[in-house]
Amino acid sequence: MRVLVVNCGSSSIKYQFLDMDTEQVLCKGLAERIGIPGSRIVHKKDEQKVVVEKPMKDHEDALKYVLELIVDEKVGGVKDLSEIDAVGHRVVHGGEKFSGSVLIDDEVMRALEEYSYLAPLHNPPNIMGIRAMMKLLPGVPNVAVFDTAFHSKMPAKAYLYAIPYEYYKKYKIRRYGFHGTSHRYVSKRTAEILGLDYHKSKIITVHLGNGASVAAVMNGHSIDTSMGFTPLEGLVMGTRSGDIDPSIVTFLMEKEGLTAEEVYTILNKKSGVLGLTDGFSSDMRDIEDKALEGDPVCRLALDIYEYRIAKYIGAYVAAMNGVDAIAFTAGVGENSPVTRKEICENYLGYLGIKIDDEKNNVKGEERIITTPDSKVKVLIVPTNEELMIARDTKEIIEKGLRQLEY
Ligand SMILES: Nc1ncnc2c1ncn2[C@@H]1O[C@H](COP(=O)(O)OP(=O)(O)O)[C@@H](O)[C@H]1O
Ligand SMILES: CC(=O)OP(=O)(O)O
Ligand SMILES: [Mg+2]
Repeated sequence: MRVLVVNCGSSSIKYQFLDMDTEQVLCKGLAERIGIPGSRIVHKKDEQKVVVEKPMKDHEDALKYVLELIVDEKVGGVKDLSEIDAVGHRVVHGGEKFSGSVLIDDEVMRALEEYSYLAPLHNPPNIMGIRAMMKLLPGVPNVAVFDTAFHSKMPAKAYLYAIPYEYYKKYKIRRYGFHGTSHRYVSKRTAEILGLDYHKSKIITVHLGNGASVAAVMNGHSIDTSMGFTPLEGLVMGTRSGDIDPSIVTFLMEKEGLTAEEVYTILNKKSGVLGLTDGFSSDMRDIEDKALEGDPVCRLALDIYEYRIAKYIGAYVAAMNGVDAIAFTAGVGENSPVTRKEICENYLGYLGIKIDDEKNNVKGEERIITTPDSKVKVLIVPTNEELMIARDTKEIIEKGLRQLEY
């Protein structure tokens, strides 16, 4: 079975085309600057790379060109579009309704539209991608894989905010959690690597990308996670503040004469390490390089970033009353030995964690980075959300399911 995985953002589309009999990536790419000048697709097959530069007015336009590349003789994966068996879509918000991946039909589309009010930045482009594929590949089944689904079994004590209950009833204001596909993949993989029974394990997964979140995965389910009602809560991120006192919002609105939307933009786009370094950079590579050169502002930003992560790990050890393993993943988690080492050594020694410096000194490789006598194992597990989406899509189609339960 061949599955196309599509991840639509507001102005970009990441895609991978996989042969799911072998789980081999046939080709993949990124369409950028959709709907604005300078639209382009960077497409890769093995070592070959092609860049297509032409105007793409919307997601449908961009996906039309993506499909042309997929059937391209040289850099494609198949000869004909009829050889694409299914499409798997990343959908950020599945609300309270979807606790697993689903086959998309009219009813699912209506629910996704409905949840757009909960994720106005993410769900509308996801929906555009689905509609475009339905039009461009008629008759080919589409599957939605939700960021929120893996967290849907969190207990109420973890997901309810202590605000008037009527707002939960009226608007479904609660913690949902995101990056679920990554936390699910990484926690499962961690159990496999360590030979743990996934359904009897306590694993903390630390996803540190542009967006960042930590999850407490107990007995195969996420029981708590740091992102909440939106992907703004929790850790300090590239441009997002993570946890703050909510009264800062009203204070800024009053003092600076800002609208609610303006404050929201500040907290999402101008905060995090970008804000802490006075606009220097949102990229952790820049922050880390400068911090290691001795720049005090970047050093402090990195300290704050790591401190918040360590506090969440500590909280989740308490939430699960113990921990077997901690797994780092995504851009920073996979590639930054310094961040991993500083978090573990400066804050987590009490857990009996001992990092092996030589094993830790690696980028993007799946491995255990603690010494054999470390009480809690720490690992690097490169995430693979696309593979997870393709696996769910295959399972739903092959078994004729409407919804997959994790
Ligand atoms: N070698 C590295 N050291 C530190 N940070 C890195 C390194 N490589 C990538 N990163 C960081 O990873 C982040 C992007 O992570 P990624 O998982 O690709 O994000 P997303 O999928 O959310 O776009 C950036 O902050 C980038 O600086
Ligand atoms: C949901 C979310 O935060 O995603 P990202 O990390 O890709 O921004
Ligand atoms: Mg990511």
